[in-house]
Amino acid sequence: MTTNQLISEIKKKKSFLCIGLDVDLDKIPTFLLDEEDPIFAFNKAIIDATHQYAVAYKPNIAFYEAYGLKGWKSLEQTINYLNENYPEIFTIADAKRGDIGNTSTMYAKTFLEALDFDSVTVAPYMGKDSVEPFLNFKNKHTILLTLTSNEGAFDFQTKKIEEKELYKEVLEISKTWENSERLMYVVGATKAEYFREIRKIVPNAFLLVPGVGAQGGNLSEVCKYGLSADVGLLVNSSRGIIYASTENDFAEAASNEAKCLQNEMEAILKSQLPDFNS
Ligand SMILES: O=c1ccn([C@@H]2O[C@H](COP(=O)(O)O)[C@@H](O)[C@H]2O)c(=O)[nH]1
Repeated sequence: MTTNQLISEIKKKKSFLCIGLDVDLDKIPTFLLDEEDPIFAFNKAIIDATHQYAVAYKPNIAFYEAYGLKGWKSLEQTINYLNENYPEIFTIADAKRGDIGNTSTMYAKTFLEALDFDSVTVAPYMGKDSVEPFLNFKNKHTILLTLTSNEGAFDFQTKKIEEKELYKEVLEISKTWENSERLMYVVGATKAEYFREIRKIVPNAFLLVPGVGAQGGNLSEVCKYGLSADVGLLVNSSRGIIYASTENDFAEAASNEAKCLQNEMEAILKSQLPDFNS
C-alpha cells in the first residue's frame, strides 16, 4: 500500500486507529477454543466488528510464534483474511527484526513477500545494512523502533551520544538512507512530551504510536505535537480493544471501544486539522 492510499483511508474513516491483534489463548472466550483455529476465529470476529473504525491492524508476531506451527498458521490465515476482505486496511507485522544483511533479507521476504504485510517493525540497533534489505520493497514500509513506550526506553534511547540523544540519531541518520520515504517510526504514546522534538526532525513521516489504553498513554497529548499535515500517526491499542470483554460479547465490546477511540480521533482532526477532511 502506498502512503497516499493510507492517507485516503484515514480521511475516509476520520480515524488513525490501529488495532493490535495480540491474541492470548488464556484470555479469549472459552467457547472459541472448540474452533479448529481459535486464534483466527477470534481475530476474524474482532476484525469484522471493528474494521469500520480502524485503518490498520497490527498482529504482534510473538503472540503467534508462542504457539509454534499452529500460531504461524493462524497468523497466515489472519493476514490473508485482511488482504482478501479489507485490502484498503494497512497491515503491520510487529516483529521487531533486524540482523546482518543477508539475514535481514530473509526477514523482509518473510513478512513483506511471503505473508504480504504492508509493513514490518525493525530494530535499528545493527545499523544501515541491517535495515536496507527491508527498504528494497516497493510500496512496503519499514517501521523503525525509535522511542519505545516502555520504561527501559530511557536505558539507551534517550542517552546522549556526542551531545545528541540516541533516538534523535536514529531519526536523523535513517532519513539519509536510500528509499527513506518508505520509513515510519515507532514512538510510544507514553512519551508524549517528546513528539515536539521528533516532529522537528521528521515533520511528515508516519509514526506508529503504541501505548494508549493498557499502558496509560493519552491520545490528545500525543496529538498535540504528533499530528503532521497529513495526520502522520497510527495510534495503536491492543489489549484495551481486543479484551474489552473476555465474555461472549467480546466482539461487540471491542467494537464499542474502537468506536470510542475513533470518535475521539474524529474530534481531534476536526479541531487540530480542520482542512484535512475538506
Ligand atoms: O514501543 C513499543 C513498541 C511496540 N509495542 C507493542 O504494541 C502493542 C501494545 O499493546 P497494548 O496492549 O495496547 O499495550 C504490543 O504488541 C507491544 O508489544 C509497544 O507497546 N511499545
